[in-house]
Amino acid sequence: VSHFIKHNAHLWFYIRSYNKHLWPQRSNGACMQITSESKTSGLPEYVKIVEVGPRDGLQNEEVIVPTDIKIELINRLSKTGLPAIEVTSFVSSKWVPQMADHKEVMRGIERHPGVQYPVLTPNLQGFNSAIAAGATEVSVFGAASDSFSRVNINCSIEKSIDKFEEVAKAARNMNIPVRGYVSCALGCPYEGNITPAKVAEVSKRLYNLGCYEVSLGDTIGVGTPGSMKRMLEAVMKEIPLNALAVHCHDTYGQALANILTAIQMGVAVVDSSVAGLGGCPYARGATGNVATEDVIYMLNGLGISTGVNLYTVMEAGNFICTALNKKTNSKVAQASFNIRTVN
Ligand SMILES: CC(C)(COP(=O)([O-])OP(=O)([O-])OC[C@H]1O[C@@H](n2cnc3c(N)ncnc32)[C@H](O)[C@@H]1OP(=O)([O-])[O-])[C@@H](O)C(=O)NCCC(=O)NCCSC(=O)C[C@@](C)(O)CC(=O)[O-]
Repeated sequence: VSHFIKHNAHLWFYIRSYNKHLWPQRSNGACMQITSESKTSGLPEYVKIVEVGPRDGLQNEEVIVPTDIKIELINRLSKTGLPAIEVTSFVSSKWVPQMADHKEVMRGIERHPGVQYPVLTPNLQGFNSAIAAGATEVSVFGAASDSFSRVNINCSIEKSIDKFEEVAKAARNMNIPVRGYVSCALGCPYEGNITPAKVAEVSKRLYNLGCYEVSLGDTIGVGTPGSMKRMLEAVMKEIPLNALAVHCHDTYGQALANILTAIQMGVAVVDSSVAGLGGCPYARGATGNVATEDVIYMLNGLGISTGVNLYTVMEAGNFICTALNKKTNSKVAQASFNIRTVN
């Protein structure tokens, strides 16, 4: 991005002027100037973005990303105004070798005040390792599909809840906040359709065992605004709206539409991944998460504040894509770089 600006200053000025309302300037750290549309539309005025690229993104890369690149990515993301960055996962390195350097990453990053750095912990062993490495927030990850649960964490939903209860109890004793995931909320790679009632049931169990927030994962990106609405209607009967997040993958190109549906229903926490990196190693064929850049662009256009600077997220996306020698999955980043090609 810096190279682009240096060599196309006139064009950059034009893009910034044209998209002024979509590229709000940062002032006083995370404070953003936005339009007042959200105040009249019934949409939330602020949406919290949980950046999952360093974990959900990099866990799915075929190459093992060097530890110093991961640390540099997280350090760059920490300077963008993002309120939460999922750092790594304390899972078995035999299962997910991409996350084997969890301790080194956790210890190597610079932590910025006001930024949360959650890590994934499937069981007490993972929780204890995470805490020893300095984690101050953890996430347990369950599923609404028993088959997916068995493939992903090697146990049934029922057994997984027992393990999460152990984590939640240990976390409570140490004042460590616990977030919960429910994978396959809109479909499963092994079972196909998942009923909204099942998603609501598992979500309620995670909430009741102490998760302060439950992130509903469209793990394989098959959802549509219709299925998102039906699923959320069921879950919202069991859990307060302010304890819900959505986590959308973009396999069928529906992620932004699904997120818009969720925020129209009042959900104000959205997971996303810089440059649209990602996937799940146990959901073959699932593409990356929705790109953080694209979510911010949409929210800026809706006049919804995020506190995140789109430009610096694009720079972080450019950094990791260059390191991985791959093209960004962010449409917003692609569009910006394509204008460079035309000239
Ligand atoms: C969950 C386990 C660990 C169970 O693995 P297991 O084999 O059932 O565990 P076990 O208790 O029988 O122990 C077997 C071995 O694993 C070790 N072990 C046991 N626990 C741990 C731990 N926490 N960290 C490190 N090592 C661990 C343990 O020490 C032992 O080592 P050994 O004696 O053979 O050398 C395994 O199945 C695993 O690591 N699975 C990987 C899960 C994963 O990371 N999946 C991807 C993330 S989920 C996701 O991406 C979806 C999400 C969250 O993004 C939302 C969405 O999109 O839907």
